[in-house]
Amino acid sequence: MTEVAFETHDLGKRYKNLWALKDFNVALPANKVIALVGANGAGKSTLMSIAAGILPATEGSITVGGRVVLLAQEKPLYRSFSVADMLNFGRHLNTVWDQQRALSWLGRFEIPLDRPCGKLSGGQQTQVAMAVALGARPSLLLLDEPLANLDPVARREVTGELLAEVADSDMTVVLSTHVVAELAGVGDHLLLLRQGRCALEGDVEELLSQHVRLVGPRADAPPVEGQVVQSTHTERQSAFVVRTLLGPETPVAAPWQAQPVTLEDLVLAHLKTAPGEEL
Ligand SMILES: Nc1ncnc2c1ncn2[C@@H]1O[C@H](COP(=O)(O)OP(=O)(O)OP(=O)(O)O)[C@@H](O)[C@H]1O
Repeated sequence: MTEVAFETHDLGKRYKNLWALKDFNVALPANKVIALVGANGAGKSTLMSIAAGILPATEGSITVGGRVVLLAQEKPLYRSFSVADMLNFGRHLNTVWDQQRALSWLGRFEIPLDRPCGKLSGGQQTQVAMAVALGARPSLLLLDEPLANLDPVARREVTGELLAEVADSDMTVVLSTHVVAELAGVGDHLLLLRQGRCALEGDVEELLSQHVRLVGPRADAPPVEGQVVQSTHTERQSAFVVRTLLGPETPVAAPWQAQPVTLEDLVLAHLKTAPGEEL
């Protein structure tokens, strides 16, 4: 059986009249990079804060195994501290500390150890915060859009290195992001939130193998059984993204064509599905 990084049961969080999370039930696999996707206000930060123990749930429960570290967009760094001082600080704050791991992360991104944090670029500060987070040897590392101020190349490098860290350890990383176009290759697992609910969750490859785009003459419904995730129409043509057992292998009669979907297509299609239409 796959180990679970964290599991929720009917988890809910209410801020005054607003349910930021509701009826939230997931069991996320351990030792993966999990991409957490959702529109602004979908509940991503709320979920991460509850998982990190910073925010109490209103109802339901969450079970998290091991040490949790949450890294948000605002970096927990002291401007006058040198990078080396920040690592020392991390070592004093944490009962478990892996100096080598922190140093090796900084080395990979060529961050000078003697430079005050306040004199580093935003992207370099991100790397220091990442190094301190990794030095704490979390079992679950929650990254709440901390990579937002990195350029696309640096972001790709960091996510690549994170995948390597996960492969070399038993750590699980949950990475929230808005950048749907850059999702491919970022995570092996997807968790998609819509209006405080889990709209889609699963292994990325598996999800891709369960979705197909069907393009054909204008029609009200696709020519196959399945969950219609998205439909778009022109005067003469219809296109449907459908969740089916056979995905891109779904047999269709001409003139219909079955095409695979990209991860970006899949996520955008599910983000746009109206509530109540999901499985
Ligand atoms: N402290 C708070 N008080 C009241 N409402 C809040 C509070 N924090 C969040 N919310 C509301 O809860 C909902 C979920 O917010 P949350 O920050 O978890 O979403 P998010 O998916 O992280 O959004 P974003 O991508 O914009 O960061 C939103 O409607 C937000 O306005």
